[in-house]
Amino acid sequence: MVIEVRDLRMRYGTTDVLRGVDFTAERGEVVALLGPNGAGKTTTIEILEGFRMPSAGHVRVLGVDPAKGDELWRAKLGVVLQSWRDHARWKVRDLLDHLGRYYAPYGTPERTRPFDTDELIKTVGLEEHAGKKSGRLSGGQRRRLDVAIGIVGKPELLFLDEPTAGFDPHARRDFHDLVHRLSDLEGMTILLTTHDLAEAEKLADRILVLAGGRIIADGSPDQLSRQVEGQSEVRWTQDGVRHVHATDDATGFVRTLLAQHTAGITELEVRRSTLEDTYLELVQRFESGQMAGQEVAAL
Ligand SMILES: Nc1ncnc2c1ncn2[C@@H]1O[C@H](COP(=O)(O)OP(=O)(O)OP(=O)(O)O)[C@@H](O)[C@H]1O
Repeated sequence: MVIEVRDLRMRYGTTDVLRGVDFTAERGEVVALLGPNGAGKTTTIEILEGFRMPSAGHVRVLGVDPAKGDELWRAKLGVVLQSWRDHARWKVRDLLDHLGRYYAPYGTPERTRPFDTDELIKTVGLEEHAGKKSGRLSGGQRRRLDVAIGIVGKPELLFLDEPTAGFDPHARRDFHDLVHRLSDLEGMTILLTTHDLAEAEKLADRILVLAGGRIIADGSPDQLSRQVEGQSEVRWTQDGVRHVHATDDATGFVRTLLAQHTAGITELEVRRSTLEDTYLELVQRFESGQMAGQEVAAL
């Protein structure tokens, strides 16, 4: 197991941000951590990285308690934070060469470290910008450089905090391919946070939803969709009027609709609920449940 988290708790002052978080991640898995703003995603990741001490709980990352991780342990982790603003005067290739040198002593015959700089530059699609100063890169190119910095040491576990914020659709697709390559070819475990549900669906083997200080859902995108009922929406126009109907059984509904109205139906459309619908429903259910709980507690 690459990540093991049991009953993780974090309190800032008198506020409990994490109230008993449980999850695991296996080798080669891509896990997306979703949750509303302020849910505690960054806090969770920072604890796993060893940058923040939890209030309580059992945490193991690559078999080690992050609070006690040494240099060798740290060399096996890759971290992509929000943009790295230093080194604006360094050229892309020189910077990656320089940072890569740190990892050389940690290479093994099975996993040579660091990444070959030119291969890395190609991997993240910065060939045309390798000679540029990093301060001169566009936002999206800058982000690619951030990713390159995160993976230069060929980590076993990679943390990506909102990796594609600011990417155009093309860069986003390239990035998705890159994540798949890293997990498939290098066996990298990847834990990412994102607010883009379509991205989570495309990238993640597993999605964790963090809300109210706990993981309220944990499963593949498909499993998550199945947790929410009323999965489809049927839309049609009848005699110039638009109709919408939510149903569990779209096929049955459409069959009846067409049997009853042999003419006059146009623009028939069936839309399965998206992961975004599912996610919003889960968080909303949780929040209304929690509110009810608080009301009960207050009585
Ligand atoms: N050092 C700190 N001291 C006190 N409170 C903090 C500290 N860091 C974070 N918090 C609070 O903890 C909560 C969780 O923050 P965190 O950044 O982990 O959330 P997040 O899920 O990453 O949010 P976002 O989606 O907005 O990035 C927030 O309410 C935040 O204000």
